[in-house]
Amino acid sequence: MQKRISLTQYLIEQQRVDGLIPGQLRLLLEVVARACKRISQAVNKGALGDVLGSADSENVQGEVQKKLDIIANEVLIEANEWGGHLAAMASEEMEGIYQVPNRYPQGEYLLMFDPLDGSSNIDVNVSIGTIFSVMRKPEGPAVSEQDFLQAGNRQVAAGYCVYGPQTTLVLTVGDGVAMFTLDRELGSFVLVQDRITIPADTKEFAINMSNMRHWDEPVRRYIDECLAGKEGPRGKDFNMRWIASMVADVHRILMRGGIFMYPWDKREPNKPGKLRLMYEANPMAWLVEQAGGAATNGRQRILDVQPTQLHERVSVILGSKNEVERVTSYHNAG
Ligand SMILES: O=P(O)(O)OC[C@H]1O[C@](O)(COP(=O)(O)O)[C@@H](O)[C@@H]1O
Ligand SMILES: [Mg+2]
Ligand SMILES: [Mg+2]
Repeated sequence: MQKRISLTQYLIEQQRVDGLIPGQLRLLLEVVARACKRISQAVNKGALGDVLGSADSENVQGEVQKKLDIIANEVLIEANEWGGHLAAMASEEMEGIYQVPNRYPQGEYLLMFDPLDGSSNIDVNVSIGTIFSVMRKPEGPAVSEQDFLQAGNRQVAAGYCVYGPQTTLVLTVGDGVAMFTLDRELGSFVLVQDRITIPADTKEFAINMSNMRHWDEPVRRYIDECLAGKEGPRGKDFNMRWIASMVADVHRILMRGGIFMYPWDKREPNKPGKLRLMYEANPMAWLVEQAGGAATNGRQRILDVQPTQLHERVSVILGSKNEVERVTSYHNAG
């Protein structure tokens, strides 16, 4: 019989055999995975669990919260606050940081998450997910919001869990990307693929085409060239996909390549983009780079962007390396 490796075993190997992660980080990641299992259960219940629909509230970004946004946020906080691994957490759904209460032991890590990515897909039974990122708290006595404002290249772990036909957790601790599928009978995540690699070339792009008239010139040029197909400058036909859950679009790219773009556009010119740097772009950028792909904001590597605020937005171009480099060169040419 084929030997199956659970997430726990994989993390123990990373800690013990390869010395890649400290014990505290391993335990933290196990807690995050456990929280994802619970969110997966809630997602699965759907209408039977009273988890669908809106919650009659708005988050700090002015977006209407879904019930599941709030449930997922609470599950992640409750699971993580007492474990002793964390100093504080920050979430897309909370205005400020959440400090681990004094009654619990204080740890040295900071956890950031988008508890439920793809909220618009919850009620229509399309893949959604949880995205997370871990950094070390800088030296100093009390934890503050400032501690979170570190560039993505300081991440020590990043991943996501996609709740689709299967519940799948994808993780990096800086040694490649590993993928685990939830075995509901065993109740554990089982390793299904290690060292995921994204092909450097692709014939598939993902962008919300309804925003075309608002795009900047370099993005328009790139997509025009893709749309021109075999007869155009690229000399090949392209396919398009847009799930509207970043987590599901990025998962597809990790599995078979492609380019994902949510660029700056003219609808809200003062915002650098729609997606959030700390909860969406940074963890996905690191996963993609660890799988041999690239991730930029059109001009620079996303992981080198120095955040100035917790809920900072960023323009995102990520996926197959040669395509991302092409779009980035179009930006830098202008
Ligand atoms: O509806 P649009 O403008 O195409 O935006 C889709 C994008 O918005 C997001 O849903 C934002 O995430 P949230 O659901 O966490 O707010 C991304 O996952 C997705 O890529
Ligand atoms: Mg999101
Ligand atoms: Mg969200």
